[in-house]
Amino acid sequence: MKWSEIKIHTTNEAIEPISNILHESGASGVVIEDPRDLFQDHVTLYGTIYELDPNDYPEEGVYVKAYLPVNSFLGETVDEIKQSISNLVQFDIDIGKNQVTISEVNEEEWATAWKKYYKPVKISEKITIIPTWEDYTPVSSDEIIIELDPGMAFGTGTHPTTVLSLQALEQYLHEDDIVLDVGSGSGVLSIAAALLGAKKIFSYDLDEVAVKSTQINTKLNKVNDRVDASKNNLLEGITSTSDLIVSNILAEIIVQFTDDAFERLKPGGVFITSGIIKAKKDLVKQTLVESGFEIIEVNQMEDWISIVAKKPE
Ligand SMILES: C[S@@+](CC[C@H](N)C(=O)[O-])C[C@H]1O[C@@H](n2cnc3c(N)ncnc32)[C@H](O)[C@@H]1O
Repeated sequence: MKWSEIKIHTTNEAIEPISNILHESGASGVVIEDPRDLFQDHVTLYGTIYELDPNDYPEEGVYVKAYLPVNSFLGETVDEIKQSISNLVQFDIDIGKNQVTISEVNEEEWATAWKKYYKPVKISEKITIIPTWEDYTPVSSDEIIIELDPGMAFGTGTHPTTVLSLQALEQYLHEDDIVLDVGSGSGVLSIAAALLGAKKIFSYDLDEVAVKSTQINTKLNKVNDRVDASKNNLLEGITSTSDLIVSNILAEIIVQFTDDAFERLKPGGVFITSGIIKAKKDLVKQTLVESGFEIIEVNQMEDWISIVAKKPE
């Protein structure tokens, strides 16, 4: 099969919404080329250093690349992607140069193009994420290993917004907690919650591809008996109460359901929010406080913020 590579020259702030647009358009394997990566050591868990080619990176901003199958709808799909990206300015998202380039690649190039960036990664004290196609031997007996095939849904697990969510889950989740994962994507946070000891996790996503991907990945990690994945718009119509809610979605979306999250938490329950670009930190903090939450922690990785809030006892 022939594949078309779509490359968007944009800003760091726009990576996540553009990745979402690409996934929603049926793209496989989104790749981010951020020139800051050139200044880090790239070592696999097997100790091999792999080289990145500076020619693949822009001098400023980032490239977001994805792969679309070449079929008769390609032209329309690309037009829709361009339109959705331009619409992001309405949400105050800086889309930078917004140069879009299309080129054709063959299947082999496509497979290696995105998989070469995705290696086993140690995310936190306990959690390591490994792609399904890599063999991995745990380093310690209490290491939690999440196996992921992100397929077409968001979430290789290594995006700063996901890493911040995983680190907060590790810190705040208690054995036997009931958890709601709002915007589950590949299911990475639901799997982590199950492996950290949650009794039951209800995962919601608006995108059917993401719901399917959560189901596949929870099965792959043998936690599907505790993760119930379904299609839902945020917490609309959900009536059950929980000990912890985790949501890695954009700030603009989080602020739409802080009241519902407060309602759906038991007293003392924790709301882990992520996917918040630095400039929107105060907006989310303020909205959480207005809904009745206490802010207990704010963490940052690159330009991304995660806010942990608590419903008073
Ligand atoms: C940034 S991804 C996070 C995926 C995964 N939880 C992670 O941390 O890697 C956000 C997810 O939220 C979903 N989403 C966006 N708007 C939503 C809504 N209104 N209701 C439910 N899910 C939504 C998207 O489809 C996407 O899968």
